[in-house]
Amino acid sequence: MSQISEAKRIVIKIGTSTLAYATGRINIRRFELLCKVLSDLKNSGREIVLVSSGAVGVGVAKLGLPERPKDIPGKQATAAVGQCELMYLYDKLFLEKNHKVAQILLTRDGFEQPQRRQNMKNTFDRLLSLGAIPIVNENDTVATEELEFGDNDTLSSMVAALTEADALIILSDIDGLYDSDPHKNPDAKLIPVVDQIDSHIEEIAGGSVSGLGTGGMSTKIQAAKIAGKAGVTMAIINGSDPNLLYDLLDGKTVGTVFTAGK
Ligand SMILES: Nc1ncnc2c1ncn2[C@@H]1O[C@H](COP(=O)(O)OP(=O)(O)O)[C@@H](O)[C@H]1O
Ligand SMILES: N[C@@H](CCC(=O)OP(=O)(O)O)C(=O)O
Repeated sequence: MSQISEAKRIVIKIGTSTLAYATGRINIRRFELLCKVLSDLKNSGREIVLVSSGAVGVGVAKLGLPERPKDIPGKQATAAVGQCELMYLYDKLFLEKNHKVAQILLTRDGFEQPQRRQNMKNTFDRLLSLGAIPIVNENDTVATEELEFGDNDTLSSMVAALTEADALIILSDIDGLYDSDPHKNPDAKLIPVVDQIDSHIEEIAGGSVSGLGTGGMSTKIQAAKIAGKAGVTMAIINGSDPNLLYDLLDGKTVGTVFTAGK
């Protein structure tokens, strides 16, 4: 699979900053549009796996906390509250378009142990053949890597490899990979295609500055490496307009596409 437009099985990763306002509360307009576009892509014959962050962010809003907890147990408890709300919203919005969702909470060690890996794969395979949309997040009660180091980016690439997806699309708060962080350098230029992830690419990809997202560009580059090794084409596009997914899958030049590893 060389062209992203040909992708049948697609993993889509959504970060907290795409789902929520800077206040931490859900961006209802965007959330609704996203579920509509994904439902439509599914209707067109594509298989969708969603990796969604946002449990902590949604939990903060639901519990009425003044800010994101700083301690790990606080984040874990907030994520447990927020995860329910997140799935409630997905369930409701996808059901309106006649699609069923399934919650999958994963930990990294599951990918490493052969039996658990197989169990995970069996579940994904069956859900996809049943026509459901698996919605994945880290199991923040069991593992705290994402809460500590903050990223569902690499988790999404591991899911893409496990499910033998054709493409991984990461929705971010920025248009794609730039030659330096645009939040620090207003003259930064977008890089539309990355054929090879070399030390230069790793150097220009910095961390997150938003306070909502956590991984920044560096975890997305790690994700691109994992995806590339598994033969999965990866793209980073701006999540602020979910309609961009149509453009990307129509073959238009959008965001940054990583062809590395092909
Ligand atoms: N070279 C770069 N190109 C683009 N963004 C970069 C780069 N280096 C660091 N970043 C930062 O990465 C952020 C996106 O990652 P992150 O904050 O985790 O958000 P999200 O959860 O939406 O993916 C950008 O807003 C930007 O500040
Ligand atoms: N499991 C946590 C992960 C947080 C996380 O990775 O956030 P992001 O950097 O927005 O993808 C949550 O759902 O809040």
